[in-house]
Amino acid sequence: MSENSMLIYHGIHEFQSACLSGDILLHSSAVTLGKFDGVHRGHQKLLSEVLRRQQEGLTGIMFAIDSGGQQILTEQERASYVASLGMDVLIECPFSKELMTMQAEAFIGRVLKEILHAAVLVVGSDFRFGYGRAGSAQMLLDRQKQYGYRAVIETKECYQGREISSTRIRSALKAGDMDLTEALLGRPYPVSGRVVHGRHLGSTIGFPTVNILPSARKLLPPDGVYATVTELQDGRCVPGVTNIGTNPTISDGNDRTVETYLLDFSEDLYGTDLQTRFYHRIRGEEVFSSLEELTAQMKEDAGKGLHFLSRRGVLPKT
Ligand SMILES: Cc1cc2nc3c(=O)[nH]c(=O)nc-3n(C[C@H](O)[C@H](O)[C@H](O)COP(=O)(O)O)c2cc1C
Ligand SMILES: Nc1ncnc2c1ncn2[C@@H]1O[C@H](COP(=O)(O)OP(=O)(O)OP(=O)(O)O)[C@@H](O)[C@H]1O
Repeated sequence: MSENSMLIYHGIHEFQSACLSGDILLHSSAVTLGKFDGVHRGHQKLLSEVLRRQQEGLTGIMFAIDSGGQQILTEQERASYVASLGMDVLIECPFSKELMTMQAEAFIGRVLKEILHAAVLVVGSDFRFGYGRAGSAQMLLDRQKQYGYRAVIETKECYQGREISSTRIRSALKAGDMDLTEALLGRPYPVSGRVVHGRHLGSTIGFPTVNILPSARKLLPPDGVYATVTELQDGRCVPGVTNIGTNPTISDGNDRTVETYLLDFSEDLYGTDLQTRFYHRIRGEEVFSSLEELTAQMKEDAGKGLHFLSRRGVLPKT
């Protein structure tokens, strides 16, 4: 299958129906299992193994369990990233009562074998599954012969001597450490959304901004100013500085916005979809006593942002 033809299913039953109706022709699959929030460097190790098995003729399946809560990547961001890697199938599975209460043995027999036709299973060494988290990577190894699959257990990918995990990324993000977040994710932190109208005050002070509306479940870095690169809907990448916050200088501070001043850019982007990538935190959001002070600070932010991005070598070629 080609890069952009990844099939996406919501829940095991939707996938099963697609197999029964012939929408998908499934012989044997290579399946990777977990929550996969962020698709970080550890997850990518598992995906590479599945992609390798895909090359050998198996259907590659990422089975991603969603237990709710704030997300490092929204479903859309994750799906487009995983599709870009070339995965055949993504099953987004809510952590339903059925799944929560299914015994580990039944999960192997009914879900992995009967529905997914797993010939290869790829998980990390700490993977747990089934009711009460009773199933483990070791159990998957122990049942190989009985169920006729091969279990590939990957060691945990580390960064600076510590295991990479979604939990670690959440705490790096919460601390505004975008450099560490990038190192753990393997790419800069993305925030996607559609451009909406702001107060239109920006253009009057010489700093027009694009305001995007991220999904409600999306985890945002803490309020403050960041060096960013924004990918436009047409694929162009534009450097800028992004403010996340409530704009306390000019408003009563209730609504949180994500707004980017794109450097040397003046086209109309309303209604288009953007992805802003966060490279580095410059400062926290402040209250200024005048618009002049705010604009002087924004000018300094733009200079700092540009300096950081050029030093990092991420300035797009124009
Ligand atoms: C780089 C940058 C830094 C900003 N810093 C602050 C800040 O520290 N405090 C604040 O109240 N607003 C800050 N803002 C938000 C401005 O108040 C806002 O962009 C401006 O008033 C225009 O708003 P509008 O897009 O709704 O018209 C910042 C905006 C940018 C782009
Ligand atoms: N650092 C890693 N290296 C290799 N495999 C990993 C790593 N982290 C997680 N995995 C594996 O990737 C799959 C999905 O992991 P999952 O998202 O459930 O865990 P996680 O990233 O540790 O998240 P959390 O911090 O929320 O527990 C599992 O099979 C897990 O064992």
